[in-house]
Amino acid sequence: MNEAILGGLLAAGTDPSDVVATVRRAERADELAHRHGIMAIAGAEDPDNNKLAAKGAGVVILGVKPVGITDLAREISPVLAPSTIVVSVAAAVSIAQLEAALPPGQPVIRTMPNTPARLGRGVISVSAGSNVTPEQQQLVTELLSAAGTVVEIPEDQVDALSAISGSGPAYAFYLAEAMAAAGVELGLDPELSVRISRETVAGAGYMLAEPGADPTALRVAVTSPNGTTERAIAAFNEGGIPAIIADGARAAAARAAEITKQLG
Ligand SMILES: NC(=O)C1=CN([C@@H]2O[C@H](COP(=O)(O)OP(=O)(O)OC[C@H]3O[C@@H](n4cnc5c(N)ncnc54)[C@H](OP(=O)(O)O)[C@@H]3O)[C@@H](O)[C@H]2O)C=CC1
Ligand SMILES: O=C(O)[C@@H]1CCC=N1
Repeated sequence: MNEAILGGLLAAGTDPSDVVATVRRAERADELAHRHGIMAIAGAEDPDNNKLAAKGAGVVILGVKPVGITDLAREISPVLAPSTIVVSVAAAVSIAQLEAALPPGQPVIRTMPNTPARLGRGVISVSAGSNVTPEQQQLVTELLSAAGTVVEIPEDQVDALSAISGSGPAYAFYLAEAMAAAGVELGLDPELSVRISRETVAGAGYMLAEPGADPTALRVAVTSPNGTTERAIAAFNEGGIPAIIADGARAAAARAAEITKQLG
């Protein structure tokens, strides 16, 4: 996820020499350094990598799996300046859990990004902890705006937002996969079916990205009265697809709450 954010920031003009990334594996560090022209330090090569990167940083973006985030916060705590803003992208890890792992008074911002950030088309929520000044929040919002649309939300809405925009790219890719499989079932060559499904979902995404785009109006424009699309949509509705999507989103939000409790 953090490489996607990094891609968005660099494409928008962040100076690569202002960025230091850390990972565990040496080959992954090499890959990031070559691909993005940044400094990347692997824990396998330098166990102090995270401290080295965090020391003197204005903003630290923590991007490990939820289960490892508070350990990482504790690890870098000794080198953080009091003004360093610690940003987390982890699902299900609360601001309180992060603050408890950091020095008292450390500014913490919890975000929920998504992978289209790589193209500058992400959705990134921002929820600030109580130690964050309006100027610090503004700085992080401006920084992340390079990777997409930033929305400021209260922390108690993060799990719901994550179930829509955090996981959402997977839902769109899942749709493309299902369409490709349906094309094969209708007799299309598998390669062709994947290609046209991918381009169709991508093309529809581009249309949705136009200013003022309305998904309902766009759908209606494709749906000729008594035509073919109308039959497809009717079958989707009869199959309960909208309710199934709501069930999926509910399950994602419930899983986030469950992880928060487990990490308690
Ligand atoms: N994937 C997504 O779409 C989204 C993910 N998130 C959140 O992003 C976070 C990361 O998820 P994701 O990107 O999918 O996970 P990945 O496993 O793809 O990436 C995690 C990265 O962290 C590195 N890493 C792990 N432990 C350490 C450590 N101790 N020190 C330094 N680097 C370390 C790994 O290095 P190495 O590669 O060497 O193992 C890896 O590059 C999670 O908390 C998730 O909830 C949030 C929104 C969307
Ligand atoms: O699946 C996950 O847990 C993460 C959070 C949102 C998207 N990916």
